[in-house]
Amino acid sequence: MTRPKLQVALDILEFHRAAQIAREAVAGGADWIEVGTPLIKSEGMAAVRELREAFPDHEIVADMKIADTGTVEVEMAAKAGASIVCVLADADDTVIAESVRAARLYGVRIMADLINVADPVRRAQELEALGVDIVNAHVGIDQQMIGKSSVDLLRSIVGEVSIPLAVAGGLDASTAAQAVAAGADIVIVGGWIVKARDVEGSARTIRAALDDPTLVQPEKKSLDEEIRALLMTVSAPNVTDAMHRKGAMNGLVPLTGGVKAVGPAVTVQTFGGDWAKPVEAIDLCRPGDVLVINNDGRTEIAPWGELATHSAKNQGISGVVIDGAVRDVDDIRAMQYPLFARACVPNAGEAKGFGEINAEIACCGQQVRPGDWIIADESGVVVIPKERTYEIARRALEVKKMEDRVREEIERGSTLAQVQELYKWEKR
Ligand SMILES: O=C(CO)[C@H](O)[C@H](O)COP(=O)(O)O
Repeated sequence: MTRPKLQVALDILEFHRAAQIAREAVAGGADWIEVGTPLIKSEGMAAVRELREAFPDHEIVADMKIADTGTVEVEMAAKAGASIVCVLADADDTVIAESVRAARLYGVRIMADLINVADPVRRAQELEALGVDIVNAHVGIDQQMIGKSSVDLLRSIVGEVSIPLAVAGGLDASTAAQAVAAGADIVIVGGWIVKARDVEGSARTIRAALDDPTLVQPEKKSLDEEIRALLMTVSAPNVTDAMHRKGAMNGLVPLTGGVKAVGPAVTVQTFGGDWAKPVEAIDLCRPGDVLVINNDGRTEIAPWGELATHSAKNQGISGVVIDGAVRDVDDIRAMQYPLFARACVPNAGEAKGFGEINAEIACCGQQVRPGDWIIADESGVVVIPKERTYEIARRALEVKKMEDRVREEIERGSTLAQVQELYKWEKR
């Protein structure tokens, strides 16, 4: 078996960053350099030209995602220096055939991208018959966020065609190893390398996984465990960014400092400091839940204090969020328990038993249903709709990775405006 190729996908908007990241990825073991679709849209063929100049001996893959005018687009990529040009597998056969003809004329290869193809096995066979050189089992970034797996797609086409198989879409060291074990000839990695703080190190880790897939053992986690692990890795700001700036609660203060709560919500509606339902709800929570309480917006009387916190901590509750006031903050702070409320007051209400547990409530400007996920840290509290928690957690991780890389570039001496080319991207 020949050594699988590692293709680094430069899905970055700014050419000056892409070139540097490519150098680091190559130093870490990347063989092929992909001029990603976002880079092509942002910088055009100049990006292909400059990368060809910078890397004369590497395969340069132009991810044009050609949907029409195959000849023109293959010709322009080839003349700019690409040695492999990507077409959409879903494009009409006439487009594929024209792309293949142009590729033969200009001495480049065609990679067809199976993104969103309804019958990948049949289409892969048709593409092979049309003269395509490489088929790419690709699950797109938006599809990855809802849990679609490129390795599963690859497995479905292995053995069905005899041309080389590439795989792309959300791959990390573990899934890249699985892809090679499944039969991938080319492993395409974007975010996991190009958004890493240490691009060279990440490329090296992937390279090692491709060279010996048995080194990497896949982790088995339930969906909830995976969501929790993702949300523990990211911050509340990463999550609101991933939600297009939605989901943040207003007016809450992290009262205990330096702590974080993540988990599905158990909701409580109470009134005027009545602490019966909040305290009864503790016993209904599972470890890892977050208790979210609406005290009817009242901040002069507390339905929560130190003893309730002890009980919540014993129960394994991840944290407590209160649209209202709390008391005993000094004791709770000493317990380092994640508590978020609107105010502190010394006086409590009475245990009357009004209100409801696990009904939809409003909390600091957001609707919260039982089972919606909460992430709460020093920056504040965000509610994530339960139907989209996995997707949002994945997207938040992408936000965090991008920020990690930008931070690294600032630490190397650039400025935030320079890294992000702010003037270029101002809205006109
Ligand atoms: O073509 C792409 C997106 O359309 C990407 O280049 C490809 O998915 C690889 O990037 P990542 O590893 O971040 O998914």
